[in-house]
Amino acid sequence: MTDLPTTTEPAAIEPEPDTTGPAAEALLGTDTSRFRHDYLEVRGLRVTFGGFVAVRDVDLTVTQGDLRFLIGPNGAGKTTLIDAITGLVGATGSARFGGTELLGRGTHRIARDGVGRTFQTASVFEELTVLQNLDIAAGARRGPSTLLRRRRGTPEAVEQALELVGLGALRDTTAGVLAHGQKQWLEIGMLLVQDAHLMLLDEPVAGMTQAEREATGELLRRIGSQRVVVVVEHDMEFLRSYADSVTVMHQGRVLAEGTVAEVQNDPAVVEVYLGATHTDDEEA
Ligand SMILES: Nc1ncnc2c1ncn2[C@@H]1O[C@H](COP(=O)(O)OP(=O)(O)OP(=O)(O)O)[C@@H](O)[C@H]1O
Repeated sequence: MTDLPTTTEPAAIEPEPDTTGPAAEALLGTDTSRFRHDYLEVRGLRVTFGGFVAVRDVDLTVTQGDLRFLIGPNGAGKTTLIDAITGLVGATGSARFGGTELLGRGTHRIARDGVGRTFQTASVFEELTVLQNLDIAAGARRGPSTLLRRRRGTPEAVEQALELVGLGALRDTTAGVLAHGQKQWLEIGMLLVQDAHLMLLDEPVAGMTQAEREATGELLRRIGSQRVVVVVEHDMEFLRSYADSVTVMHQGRVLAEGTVAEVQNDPAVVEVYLGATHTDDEEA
């Protein structure tokens, strides 16, 4: 989707996210104490499909400021775990965020509880502009005709998100013509304006150029300092550059957890990756 022709504004790679400007400060804040108690606490989580146990007895604690990467071979249960936390699949056990038990609440209530996720394939509204996508995510209660009309004012949080994810110059561009990386940034922007304080991102840099990966890494680092962020990723170079901590899953279980260096040197992790002939930068 990177090179679709357009007669409107081209979806140039620049500009990129601005993670240090005033928008970042306004949207994310500098006061780490405000949300410092945010954490995700998963205990004994289990997901079964028929007789098959896809996720078993998973315990996971992720706090704000600890950019957590979730890795593991194909089929390890990473996406299913995110699906369970966000209510897309049923699960037993517990997943608590902000003191609220998420399991059994349903996707919409979970979203209202401040939990947002992205998918491996960006799920933006392709026929709407960048700004309209953000407006919808912000929950602007306008009818379709008002929504599609050019408006004078833009909510402050939407402006800030536009600047933070680097899409300000592309605000009136149809999302369908954005480059792949820009769509992922738009999705992240949508989570920001939804005020998601737990963000679960499924392979956010898959298919991105090196420059887009670096921009995304800086964006996640900035967001991760203020929100609870879990990144499912196969790209080991990206992980080494940006992960604060890593959880390794294998066959539905947590196999190892720790710093990048700790998990890289864990014999069980090495064996699983070598045994699965899963090379460093392979993507699913
Ligand atoms: N809806 C479903 N019905 C049956 N089995 C499923 C379903 N969804 C996932 N699975 C199975 O559950 C296991 C875990 O899948 P999941 O997609 O969570 O793995 P993953 O670690 O995210 O893998 P990948 O890195 O390839 O995305 C796999 O064996 C998969 O085939």
